[in-house]
Amino acid sequence: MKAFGDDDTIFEDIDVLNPNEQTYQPTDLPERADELDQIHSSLRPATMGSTPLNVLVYGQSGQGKTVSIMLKTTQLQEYADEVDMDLTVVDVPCKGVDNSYHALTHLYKELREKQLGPGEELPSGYQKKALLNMVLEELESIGGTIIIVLDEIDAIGDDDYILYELPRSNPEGVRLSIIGITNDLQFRENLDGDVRSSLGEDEVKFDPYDANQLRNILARRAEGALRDTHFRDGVRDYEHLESDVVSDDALPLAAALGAQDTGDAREAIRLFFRAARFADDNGELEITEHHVRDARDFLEQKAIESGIQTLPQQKMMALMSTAWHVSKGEQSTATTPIYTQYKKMCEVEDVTPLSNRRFRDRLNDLSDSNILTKTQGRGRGKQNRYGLAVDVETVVENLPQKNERHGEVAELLRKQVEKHR
Ligand SMILES: Nc1ncnc2c1ncn2[C@@H]1O[C@H](COP(=O)(O)OP(=O)(O)OP(=O)(O)O)[C@@H](O)[C@H]1O
Repeated sequence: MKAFGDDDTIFEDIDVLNPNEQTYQPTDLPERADELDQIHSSLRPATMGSTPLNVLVYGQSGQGKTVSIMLKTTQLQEYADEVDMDLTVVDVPCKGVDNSYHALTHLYKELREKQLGPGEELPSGYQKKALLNMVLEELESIGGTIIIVLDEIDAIGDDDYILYELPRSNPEGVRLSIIGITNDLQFRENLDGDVRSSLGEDEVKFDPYDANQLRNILARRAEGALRDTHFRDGVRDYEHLESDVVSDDALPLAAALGAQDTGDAREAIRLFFRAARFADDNGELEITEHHVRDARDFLEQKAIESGIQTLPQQKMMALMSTAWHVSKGEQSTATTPIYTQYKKMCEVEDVTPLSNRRFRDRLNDLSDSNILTKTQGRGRGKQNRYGLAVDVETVVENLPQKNERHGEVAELLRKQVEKHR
């Protein structure tokens, strides 16, 4: 068994490569200079004794939206402390909330904790209007300039009460600014006109990073995290990176793979971090292209596994009915026999089956998520055929257990796979 402390390591400060926002926040975001300037301009009125503007920040996942807002609000807070300005920044992560009421309860809790310290409960049992008034009272009791950051605000769905009311609320003695952040572009499009014009007084758009920008981002994170890794001539970009522990092709490959999908910095960092850990855990002193490829396979497999584990009921049944045919040795199966199998499984689970047409939509969704393969039927009346895009073993290993929901059918499928192994 390995003993802690004995291992040789390529890491100097492993946290810098950790993609988790709580573990490490970069303070240098040259790729977002324009966006940071726009945010600066929206917040600057606070330094003149006026009200900072409301801002709607939008762009796909992993584009540095949260980290940019954190950077600018922290910078403003530092300035406020220096000049004795009364400023409070309240962060409300909305991930997991499902409506405005729920978001307001979290805001209320955060406002209370700003004044009383951690440990406050989420309020419950109040009418929406009463809860809003409680929030306004807390804002008035804090006073001064208050910036509320609502991250992942799309979680409230089409219930936009909080976004309508807060910017209009005018609490006494408070200069209030709301910053809403979303990676759901449709959410922004669908916002009610009034909400959009008040919340989106200013709008800041984050376009996806390209491979070149991802290389520079990875280079800076690698320089902070890894041993014997430095920038030449003090220029902090990929071209000036020199490292004894990263091979020439590893970092550009991670950036290229990251750019392939959506230019998501979190994904690129996660990939390079995993590659670095693979190398380090094996006691190897160089991160190579092989580690990056292994990391990609590993993360893809993980994503598929958690995708299967969290499938909603009908998609889970659609997957199991397709897997049933595959387990009997069929590469792919036409829609009708899969649908017949699905109806049998619904009977076992006491689930109302979908119509044939809606069932086919589920099969197509699974093929869009790369869990099923789809071969288009040719000619009149020819049906599409579906198979598994992943091992049947991966499917059965990630299905519910016997005593869980759908566990009975899952168990039958596991036995069938066992039988034909
Ligand atoms: N320009 C950059 N330089 C260094 N690290 C970056 C940069 N942009 C993003 N990151 C890192 O990528 C990760 C994701 O960033 P962030 O959470 O700000 O993205 P986001 O746009 O808010 O994504 P989401 O919409 O998914 O919440 C974080 O670990 C962050 O530190």
